[in-house]
Amino acid sequence: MVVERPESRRPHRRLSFSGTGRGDRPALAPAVSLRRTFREFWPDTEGLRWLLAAGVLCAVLAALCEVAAIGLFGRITDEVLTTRDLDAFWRPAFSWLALAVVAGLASLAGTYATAVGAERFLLRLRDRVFSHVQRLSPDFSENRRLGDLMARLTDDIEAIEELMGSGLVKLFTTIASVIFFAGAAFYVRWDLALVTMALVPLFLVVSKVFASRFRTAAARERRSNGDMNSVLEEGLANQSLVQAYNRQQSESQRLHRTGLGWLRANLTQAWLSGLYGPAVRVLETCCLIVVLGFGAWEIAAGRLTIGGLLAFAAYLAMLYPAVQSLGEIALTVSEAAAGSDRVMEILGTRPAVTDGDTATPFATRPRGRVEFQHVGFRYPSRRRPALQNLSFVAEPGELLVCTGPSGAGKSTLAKLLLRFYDPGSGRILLDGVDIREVTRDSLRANITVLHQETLLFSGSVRDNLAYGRPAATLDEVIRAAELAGVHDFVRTLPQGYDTRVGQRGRLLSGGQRQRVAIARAILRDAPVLVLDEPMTGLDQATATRIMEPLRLLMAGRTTILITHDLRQVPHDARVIELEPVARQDRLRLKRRRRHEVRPLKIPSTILLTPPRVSRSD
Ligand SMILES: Nc1ncnc2c1ncn2[C@@H]1O[C@H](COP(=O)(O)OP(=O)(O)OP(=O)(O)O)[C@@H](O)[C@H]1O
Repeated sequence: MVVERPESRRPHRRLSFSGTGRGDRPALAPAVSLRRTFREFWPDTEGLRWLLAAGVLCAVLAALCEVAAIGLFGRITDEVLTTRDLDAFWRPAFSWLALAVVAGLASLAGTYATAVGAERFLLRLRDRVFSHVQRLSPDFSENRRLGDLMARLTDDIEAIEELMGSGLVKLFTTIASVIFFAGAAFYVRWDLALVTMALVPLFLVVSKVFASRFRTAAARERRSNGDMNSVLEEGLANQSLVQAYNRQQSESQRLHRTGLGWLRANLTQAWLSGLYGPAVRVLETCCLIVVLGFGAWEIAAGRLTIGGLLAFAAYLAMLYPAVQSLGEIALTVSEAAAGSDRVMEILGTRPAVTDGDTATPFATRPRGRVEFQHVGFRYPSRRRPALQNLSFVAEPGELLVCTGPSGAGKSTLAKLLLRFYDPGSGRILLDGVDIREVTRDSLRANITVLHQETLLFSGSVRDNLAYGRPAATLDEVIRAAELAGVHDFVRTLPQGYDTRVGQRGRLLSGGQRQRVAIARAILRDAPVLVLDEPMTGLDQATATRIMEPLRLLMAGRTTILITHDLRQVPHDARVIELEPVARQDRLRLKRRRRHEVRPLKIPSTILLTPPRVSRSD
């Protein structure tokens, strides 16, 4: 009878990154101890621990049945086989069968309970990490490779589960098995058991030697896995660019190069795994030969029966793999430590902004007066500020056009208004209230942004339209679609509003995507609107067509229109022009060189003057 101990439920999980301390650790991943890993993730097992405990109990019961079954086997050998007494066969035979059934049921129940506990833990942990990432400023994912982030949210989280969930069950079960089989071996012949136990530490030494090599190989494998994911993700996301620039071959070569690194790392792991098994088996065989030789001598001297020797050997045959499993748990721990390094690096990243203790939501819908007062801001990763001493007011219902050269900080202004970041100096007010004193949910509910790049999800047209107001009825969705000029083209789509728009809305044209985004903004109905280059990528004719729904959207809302293109801007709109901080600095420097004592007339980045660019319409 063979009872399965709970093994890793993922048959070929790679050992993951753990760092070797020789500079192959990603710069961002700090080393963390096992204790910290437990402190961080143990609370996530709340409510699931009984399932894991049930898994342990069932596996322990199965191991006990196995111990008893081996005892019965010894009895059958001595009382039936050597004496040739068939009558004595039936009782132990039926007991053996009963034990096998109980062990089988216990094993089934244990495996299932462990799987439920472990998978729920995995689900919970992934949800937690993902919702944490969602709270971080967009800067977080912009500064990282998407493929690597994906690897952290999948493989690394699984590695942690294999320690905290199935790994813990395996640990307790294996310890129980070692105690039972060693105890049974001592019960049969304590002196013989003592001799063989002396060889047990050898197994642990071998595991330890292999564990450190596994860690190094796992580090390389995990890193190249992240690289490969990144190349794949970029290649697929930019497929049209790749083809348009005839770069298919170089992209394939790039994947091949990273794949080669991954292949080497995997081959090292395969080599180590291949070597580890035989090394341990040779050790096992040595032990069994010692036992058999010593046993034969004892049988000849009449101090041991054949059944006793066979049972003893069977206990050892079960004991050694259990000891070996203990060693392998060290490898699982390495893997989990690697995964937890990378996941905890994410969890340890604090959001750039949080709600203050005294922050409250807006009691009523704001009128939409936006005021920037001497706002200065520098991105954490940059030395130079993106905005300096920026001041302006946008009155309720007013259209304020914000223009300026590329890199002047126009989009940054929108990010600050949404509180993706807090300004380093100055303050931003909405209806006279510092936006730091308002909860972010309430603030963002009152501002709608139309991004430079139209962002759609891969759901249906309706899902995308209602994204900012999920509770909207179909009638409301259709009304917004009509206002934005979306309705007519949606009716021509195969499944109307239920037509799927493809990854990032790629099944729609640029103009259609933009109109869906406008309809989405109309449906959201926030008092403040930020339009960040709404005409980007559209030809003149499409841009003109978009203008009408845009005007409808802007009506009655405070609108900050960020644009390079002033042709579509109404004549009566107030225009502010931002100047890159770098250019200001250069100006200031020039003046100093010329020994000019006159201070800059407008120290801020903005000039509240009509634009220098001529309008053609
Ligand atoms: N996430 C970021 N991290 C670091 N620096 C950033 C980030 N986003 C923007 N910057 C830098 O801040 C400056 C202002 O960028 P911003 O996107 O606000 O300019 P912009 O005026 O909107 O430019 P464009 O008209 O080209 O869109 C630029 O120098 C840019 O490189």
